[in-house]
Amino acid sequence: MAASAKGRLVPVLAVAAALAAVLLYRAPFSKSLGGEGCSLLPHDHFWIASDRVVTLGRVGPAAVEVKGGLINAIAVGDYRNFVLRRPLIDYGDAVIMPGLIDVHAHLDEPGREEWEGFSTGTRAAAAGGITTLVDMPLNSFPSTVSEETLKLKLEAARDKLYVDVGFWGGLVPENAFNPSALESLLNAGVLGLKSFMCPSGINDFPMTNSTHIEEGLVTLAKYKRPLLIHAERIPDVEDDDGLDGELDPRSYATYLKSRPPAWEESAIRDLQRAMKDTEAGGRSEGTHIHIVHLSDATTSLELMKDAKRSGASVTVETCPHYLAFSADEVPDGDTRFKCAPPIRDGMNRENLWKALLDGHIDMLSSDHSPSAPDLKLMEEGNFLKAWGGISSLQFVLPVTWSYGKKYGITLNQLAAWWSENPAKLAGQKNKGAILPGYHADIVVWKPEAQFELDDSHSVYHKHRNISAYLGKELSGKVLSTFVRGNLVFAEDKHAKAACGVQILAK
Ligand SMILES: NC(=O)NC(NC(N)=O)C(=O)[O-]
Ligand SMILES: [Zn+2]
Ligand SMILES: [Zn+2]
Repeated sequence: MAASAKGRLVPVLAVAAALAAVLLYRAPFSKSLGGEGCSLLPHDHFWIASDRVVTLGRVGPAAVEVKGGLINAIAVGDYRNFVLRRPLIDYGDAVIMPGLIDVHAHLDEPGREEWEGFSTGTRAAAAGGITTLVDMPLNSFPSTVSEETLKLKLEAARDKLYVDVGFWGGLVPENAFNPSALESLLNAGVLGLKSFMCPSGINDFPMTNSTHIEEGLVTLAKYKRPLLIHAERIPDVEDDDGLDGELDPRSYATYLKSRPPAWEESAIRDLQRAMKDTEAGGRSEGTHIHIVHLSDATTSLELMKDAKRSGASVTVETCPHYLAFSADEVPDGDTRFKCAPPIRDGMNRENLWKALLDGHIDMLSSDHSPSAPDLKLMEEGNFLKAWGGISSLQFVLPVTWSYGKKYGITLNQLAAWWSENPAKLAGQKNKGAILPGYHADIVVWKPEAQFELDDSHSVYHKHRNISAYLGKELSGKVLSTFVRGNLVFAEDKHAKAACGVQILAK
């Protein structure tokens, strides 16, 4: 039997004795999706256990039975006394948690594999405890804005997925007023749509305005799928931001001033009618608006709270880089930290943490948006011309934990922000929690394990040198990652075969 990471595979005598634990439930047997090389384990029916299992709203000792890719039973209590009739992987005091679901990643394939690609991107995800990714419709070429371009993406992804991957489609001016084009894209299986209210930096992914969005939502409502929005909009009348005169493109302050909170606020004010349409009885009742990577924790956040209070079906995400870093910590010229909207000041970071802890921000995502290193202009350090996007995918769990500990975040909150709520947004009813009948998508990790993200640390996404986290001291080491019961990553090793599933909405 293969030794598992950190745990001991306990040879378990098959005895007739009844289980000492109370079995909560037995899910119907499901065919195992594992195949040759899909898993580092030679079993598809086994137990995993630890003293800190995050399930049923609590954290404590339990054993989780995995059978045919599903969670078959959960035995709560001190599992050391249980008589289990299957191999047990005992992870001791490690945390067993639902695998992370990252609803916002740019994998850039087809067309820009040199930026990331499905194989390296999903290997990085597996190494980071992410068990499901939802790929964005842009930065690949062509952008995923039609049934045909989705087919190209699915073809490109074939046999390259180490974790499960879903796909967002693009809402762009060319399809926003064309319900049949949007319906073909939705019928082809995208989990929802994504639009930008400002230039995206990608030529074949043009921005939309509120009219495009309001029309697109009417079609989306029939499918009850969400619209994700990059909510930055250049205000009709811009304040004098003191940007004229000599600009120092290497200064982070110059970049920060170029994309003030007013851009986020202008977009969200422009979305008021669209958000009202999502209310019960509204024109687009049944659909949902999700604001991606909120950075402005002042007026924009207040406007989103108001929308929620008035019954709009809306959610908000932010990203670890907005919670970890503040503007004054970004060195001039270090374009690894360039993203849109920008990382703002320390007070804003505090307010983002408060909003997340208070539930006004619903979930986290990586917004992993790498590029080929030369586009980051790291020698020149020109913030105004460099590619905007943070490369982070593999480290979002230790980053959230490392920077969140001082705010007293809990393992249950982590599971809500990274698994339960993202699963709802992506329409994945059997992912996002450790419950019988759910996919056995699980991350095992040690929050206390400290490490420096230095050159000796294995980094699986394509370009380690553009990662904003390099050099940081982090805590929280991923030991094992299971995707539908397949042990896809353990002890810095990946399963041989890429057996992740392409998740298509029905
Ligand atoms: N085209 C992009 O990937 N843009 C991304 N860039 C960022 N966030 O800086 C984004 O998500 O907006
Ligand atoms: Zn964006
Ligand atoms: Zn993005």
